[in-house]
Amino acid sequence: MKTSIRIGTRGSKLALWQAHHVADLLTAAGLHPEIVIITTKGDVVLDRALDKIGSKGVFTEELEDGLRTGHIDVAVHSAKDVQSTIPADLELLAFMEREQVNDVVVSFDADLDLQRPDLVLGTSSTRRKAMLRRFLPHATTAEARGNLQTRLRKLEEGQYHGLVLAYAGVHRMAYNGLIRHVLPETQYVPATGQGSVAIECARNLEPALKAELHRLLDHPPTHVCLATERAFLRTMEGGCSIPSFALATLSPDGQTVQLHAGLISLDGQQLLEETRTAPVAQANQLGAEIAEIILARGGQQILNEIRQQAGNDGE
Ligand SMILES: NCc1[nH]cc(CCC(=O)O)c1CC(=O)O
Repeated sequence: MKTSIRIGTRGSKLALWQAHHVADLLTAAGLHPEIVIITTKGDVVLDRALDKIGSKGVFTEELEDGLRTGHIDVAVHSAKDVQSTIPADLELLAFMEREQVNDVVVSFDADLDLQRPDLVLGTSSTRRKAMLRRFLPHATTAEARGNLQTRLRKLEEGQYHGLVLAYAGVHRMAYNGLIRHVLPETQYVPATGQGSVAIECARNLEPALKAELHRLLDHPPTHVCLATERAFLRTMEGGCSIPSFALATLSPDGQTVQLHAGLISLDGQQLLEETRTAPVAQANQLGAEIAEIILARGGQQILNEIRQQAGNDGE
């Protein structure tokens, strides 16, 4: 088995943290990782909201090309950024142990009051915008694209009172000191995959190396949860541009998986959600089943409206 592993990653500070985290684990196991930075469309197009770029794979496409050509052996992604269907010649080799899943509000104002009537929060996620419209209707949201450093600079410049971000990214960047509110995950249900790191490779990567990387990097309980959430997203047929949410959790004995998932309309008026439990062996069916229920209950209508609006924007 070859031991020199080329790890492909985006160049943002968060992405590099994740790649170094992987590299450290591989080094500790006696392998020889090398980090290769690859720029993606999502890193270059910063002037438009993500939902208008054509969100499928904006952070992954160039990395996937690198896997195909053998330029890199594995690609490291935030699991949340990985499209629900992977091209047939590639596979997701591992989902790393998930950390706290919540969205949080960060601010330079230690006493930031979410109830202040003039509250402005920065976010570019359709899910977060819709949830804020529903749960904090007095708040205004402002676009906050760019990497975490760019967003924090805009926050520092006073463009918003606070930013809504994933705890995981804030924590990995060591900005915990700016967290003023942890939004409850039962209400602000996170996006599919939030808080986990996904490892992708070409299907034809050397089998012994694949097995070793899986053994070193995969966290089976996280893998089950992510598979459940991703099955939901696949049936919803959306990338990160649709305001869907999904959070799976395992029972303490690891035998059953619970999925809380749904869809919210962009104006926050309609919230469709469902929570069900199934044996771990039926994780994929559980994800698909909840998605079917949500679509039948009016979710399809909401998605059609969203796609129509995107069309009106000339996309
Ligand atoms: N959409 C960008 C993105 N992709 C992954 C994370 C954070 C890390 C994670 O959720 O694993 C973020 C930033 C954010 O949502 O605040």
